[in-house]
Amino acid sequence: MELARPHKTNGLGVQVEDTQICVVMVGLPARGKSLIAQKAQRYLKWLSIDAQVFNVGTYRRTDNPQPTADFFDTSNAEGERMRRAAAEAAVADMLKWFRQGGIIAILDATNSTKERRRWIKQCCDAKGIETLFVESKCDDEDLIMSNILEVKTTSPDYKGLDPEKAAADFRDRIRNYEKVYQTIDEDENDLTYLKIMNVGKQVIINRIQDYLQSRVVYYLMNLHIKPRSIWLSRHGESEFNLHGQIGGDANLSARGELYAEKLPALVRESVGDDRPLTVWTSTLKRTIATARYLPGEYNQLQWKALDELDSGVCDCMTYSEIAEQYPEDFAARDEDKYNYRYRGGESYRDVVIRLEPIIMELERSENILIVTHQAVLRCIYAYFMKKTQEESPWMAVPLHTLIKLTPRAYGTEEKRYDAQIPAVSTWRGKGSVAKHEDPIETTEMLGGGKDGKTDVSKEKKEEGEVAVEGVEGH
Ligand SMILES: O=P(O)(O)OC[C@H]1O[C@@](CO)(OP(=O)(O)O)[C@@H](O)[C@@H]1O
Repeated sequence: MELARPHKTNGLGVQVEDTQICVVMVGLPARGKSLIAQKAQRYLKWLSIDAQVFNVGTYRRTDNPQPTADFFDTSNAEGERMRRAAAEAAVADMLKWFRQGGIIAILDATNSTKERRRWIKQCCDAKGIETLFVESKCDDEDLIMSNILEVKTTSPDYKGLDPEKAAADFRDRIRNYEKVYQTIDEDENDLTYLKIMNVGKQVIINRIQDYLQSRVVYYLMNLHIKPRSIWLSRHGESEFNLHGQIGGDANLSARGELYAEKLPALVRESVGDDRPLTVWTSTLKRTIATARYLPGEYNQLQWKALDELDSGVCDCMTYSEIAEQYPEDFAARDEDKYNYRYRGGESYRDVVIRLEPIIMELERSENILIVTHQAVLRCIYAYFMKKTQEESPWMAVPLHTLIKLTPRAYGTEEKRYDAQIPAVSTWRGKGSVAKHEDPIETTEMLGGGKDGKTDVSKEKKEEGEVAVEGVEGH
């Protein structure tokens, strides 16, 4: 007997419980499928749509952690049997997940034959689950090479192996897949599919049926997998930061000015070459002033969507004033910071929704530097680093620190550059009231958990230190 599924709403409050979609990745190895799958999941979860990647490679690895290319040769009966078993196990788990109310599953595998695709569709049809096939095709040798490089250096299949041997083996594996690969063609026109050529150069869409499918398709159409980075910075310390006041449109403090002056050198050090960046700021004075010494060849754009979380009636107040004048609101915000909406203002959830076009534009773009605000930066960071809604509003984002994020096939790599210019900490732990007479002066505070404690030893990232958010295997 099927269990009744709980009611679900997506990030926009739209009821989506009637639609469940299995996004079936299709494509040869090294065509960016895992990257597309991971990104789609991250995007959907960020928008509060329950999404999960089922990676057949992970299931295969339980029996066969580091197979050589022969394993993927279709004349290898034992290899074929094991690969089929891995696909069946992944699909079984996926269907179980759907029964528990999951909304969008992404089946990440090559799914390279018509027969395999037909089987997946039948499994899903039988349970009333829609299928959306996403084929990633690529004949751009440079793109393939950079994917091979990425996989051989990051895939668990090649962990500990000589990189040259790993690359040669991986190429053989691709050749084995090429022997049997069938692209989606006219025979399969009854399928709902999206074909992406050279990641974004050309797309073909067939039989998209509903709103949720079109949202997924629109996002995937905007993706590219060219190597690039995104730089994030808060504005320099503001006069309001000095006094512990939130919101407003204050000028930079003297130390904030120093950060603005140092930012070009910090960016240059982090970029490493002379490629120009595009700079996005909010429309508020403190971000525009922070970006004003960046080189003239950097194109600058101001986005209203990057303005700080609107604190409504509490705008310009200190946390202790809010706790005094609106004690219930103060407590309610601590209780559920992501969903709490300031009277006449916004919640973090509202900010995420207004940031969706920013994320879409970021996905379409290459190297962007965003100078924005604490709450907005937390939301953007949460998207790239897969932070939960419980965690993200409490993350410490220090002033005078440049964050470099580099999307990779297996997660986003992070590097932080500390400008070494002191600033107050604007981070407030749950339940505490930071008094503006007593601002905490530090450039060290990078941690911060739900309980308001800061585990600096665990969270602190020195200049140049690299951290990668965790992702599932290939
Ligand atoms: O959600 P919390 O933790 O209150 O942080 C957001 C606050 O951060 C601040 C500083 O306290 O950001 P910003 O420095 O960008 O102005 C406030 O303006 C804003 O209301």
